[in-house]
Amino acid sequence: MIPVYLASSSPRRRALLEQVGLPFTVVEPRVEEEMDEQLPPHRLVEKLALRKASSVARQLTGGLVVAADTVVVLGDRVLGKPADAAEAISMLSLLAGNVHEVYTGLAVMEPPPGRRVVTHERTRVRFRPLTAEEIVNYVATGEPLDKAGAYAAQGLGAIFIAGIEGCYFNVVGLPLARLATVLQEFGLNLLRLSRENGVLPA
Ligand SMILES: Cc1cn([C@H]2C[C@H](O)[C@@H](COP(=O)(O)OP(=O)(O)OP(=O)(O)O)O2)c(=O)[nH]c1=O
Repeated sequence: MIPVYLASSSPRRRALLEQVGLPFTVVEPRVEEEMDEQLPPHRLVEKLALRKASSVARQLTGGLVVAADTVVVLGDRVLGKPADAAEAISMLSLLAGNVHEVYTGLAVMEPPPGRRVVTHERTRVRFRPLTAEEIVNYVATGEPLDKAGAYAAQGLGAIFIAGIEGCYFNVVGLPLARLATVLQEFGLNLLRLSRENGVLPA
């Protein structure tokens, strides 16, 4: 089977890829994630995902590299990971009682000059209203500090989510249904693989 490399230092992305039974190796990408770009969010996440994938693919002679990038968008504001607790508090204050969108860019590529597919997924998330005390207490847990938009849907942040429209896994950082479709284009069928390897999610 073709070796798969996950260009990510995110434990969430690792867990999501493990969930679908694909054997892979993690290689941490070395890139700058600049947010101050004038690009629309879907183009921004695609560009950052491709940058991560390329930084790893450049070092390889074969295989397939997977990378992703996630941002939270509220109106015309693009929220990445908060720099500190104060920024986490202001991000959560914006999200409280509002609907926002989570964009994840996905890049799957062979080492150059091979094939590559870059795409994105968008999910709408509605937060219930939050009190200032809830926000401060949540930020004090430390959970929001390395998450786009300052919350984790897969963690305690779940108690803020009143509704969700679209792919849940996209919010956590890797749109699994879209990934499966893209991998198919490279000849990797997750259902067949899982059956052959006898791998089933725990
Ligand atoms: C909205 C949301 C984001 N996140 C995370 C997913 C990503 O790890 C992070 C967004 O930052 P990213 O820059 O996309 O990813 P990363 O820097 O953590 O990892 P890498 O670039 O090495 O792949 O926010 C959650 O875990 N849960 C959520 O509900």
